[in-house]
Amino acid sequence: MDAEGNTLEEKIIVRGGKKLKGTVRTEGAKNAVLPVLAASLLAEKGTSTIYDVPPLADVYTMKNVLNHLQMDVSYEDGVFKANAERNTLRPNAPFEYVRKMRASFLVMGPLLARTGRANVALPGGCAIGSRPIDQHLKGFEAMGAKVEIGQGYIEARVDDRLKGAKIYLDFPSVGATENIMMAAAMAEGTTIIENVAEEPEIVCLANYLNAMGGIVRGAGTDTIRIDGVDHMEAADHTIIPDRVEAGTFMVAAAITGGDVFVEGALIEHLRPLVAKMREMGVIIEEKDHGMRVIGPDILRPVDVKTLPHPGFPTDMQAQFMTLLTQAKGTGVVTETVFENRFMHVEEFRRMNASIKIEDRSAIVTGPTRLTGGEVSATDLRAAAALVIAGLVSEGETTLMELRHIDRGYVDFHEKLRQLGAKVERVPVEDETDAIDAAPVEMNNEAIH
Ligand SMILES: CC(=O)N[C@H]1[C@@H](OP(=O)(O)OP(=O)(O)OC[C@H]2O[C@@H](n3ccc(=O)[nH]c3=O)[C@H](O)[C@@H]2O)O[C@H](CO)[C@@H](O)[C@@H]1O
Ligand SMILES: C=C(OP(=O)(O)O)C(=O)O
Repeated sequence: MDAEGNTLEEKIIVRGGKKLKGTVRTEGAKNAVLPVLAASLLAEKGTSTIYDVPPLADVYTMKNVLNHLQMDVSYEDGVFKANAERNTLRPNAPFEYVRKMRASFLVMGPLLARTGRANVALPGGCAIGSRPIDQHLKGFEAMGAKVEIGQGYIEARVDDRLKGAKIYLDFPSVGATENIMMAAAMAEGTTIIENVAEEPEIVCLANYLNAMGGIVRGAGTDTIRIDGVDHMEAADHTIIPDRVEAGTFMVAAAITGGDVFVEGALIEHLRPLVAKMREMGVIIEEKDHGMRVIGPDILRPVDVKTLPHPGFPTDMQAQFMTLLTQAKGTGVVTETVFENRFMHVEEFRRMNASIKIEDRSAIVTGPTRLTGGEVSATDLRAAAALVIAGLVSEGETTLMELRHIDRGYVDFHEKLRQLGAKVERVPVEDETDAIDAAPVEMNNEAIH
């Protein structure tokens, strides 16, 4: 990735057989920072300083969106500064950005609250399902906005000010909860949103809104109450650690039979994953500043079903499936959050995994001796899962299409390399790969 978040023509090459050992540091959470940056639009006065902002492609996309809206923004060394004082904000987010990253749509709520108008490109479907935005729009309409859809754009307007409302979400959508919360923060009167998402990222956003002068109560439960305020000001805020990145390294440690301290991994954000990994026989020690993960010789199979928080996170589904390919027996992964988040299964099968799809479930039978080869992913978690599979595969695994992994992981290959993995990221055209071609002795203990 270059300094502006553009993915270069590169590939990741992994050679399996190494047990991971050492310490890895968790970055700030992608899914927390994106709504927080969108919320910075609400501040009529001052510059917000946001800390622990990870250098991800998605962060650069959000920076470009805010720039396009005429905010003054800067981003350096993990610190993002955002100033939305200008009263000539441009209320329009073009497809160019929304196409790259659906979370660009999160500017709709704050724009509506701040300028009374928002014109945002309609996000299409994507590799994990159709992902409609009806619940976001239902919320805006309940608050008095007129919403029109045409020519690939959503135009929302409100004559005077958004009005507080009672809104019941059909599904606890993370994005709809965030977008409506931000719109309601500066609406007239009180908004109560029921059946909301309870993810830690919602709490992070609520804390920022409150620091800006908002009055948001109940974040982290299924009902949020927002007393709208007339003005909001910039505030300083620190992003929570990325539970999905932490969880990804926990799985990588476990699958290789390694011993890794994941610094910054918070047990209160990771309970469903930790519970399932322990059921599989993984040793997880909770420490003050993170978690130590020790992989066992034999992994036991388990069944897992993705659900809204505090259920098992869909963003860990692909990585967890990799772990199941190494368990002794059959485990079932059921995906209930997204309609089509099994695109990685075909790639796993190409690596010799035994996985059968039945409706919304994947039946995984292990342990399988995975084999390397050239693979590519259609979303960022699938990309991470394929690299993890490479850690226990015979031969060389090459991951192409790195724009997905760059959306959600900072220096993924480098962090794995520092834990002892044999992994490199090299330009696609470079056929004399940076990894020496000498065969690596397979460590059979690490392959369950
Ligand atoms: C940037 C960010 O935070 N992304 C996360 C966020 O995505 P995102 O906010 O897009 O996910 P949602 O919680 O909104 O989506 C969950 C489900 O609800 C459906 N839905 C959603 C909105 C709507 O108006 N109508 C509707 O039907 C979606 O199609 C999907 O099936 O939460 C997901 C679920 O934990 C995670 O996988 C994503 O990593
Ligand atoms: C699905 C994800 O992100 P997004 O909603 O940004 O596509 C994810 O982080 O796994």
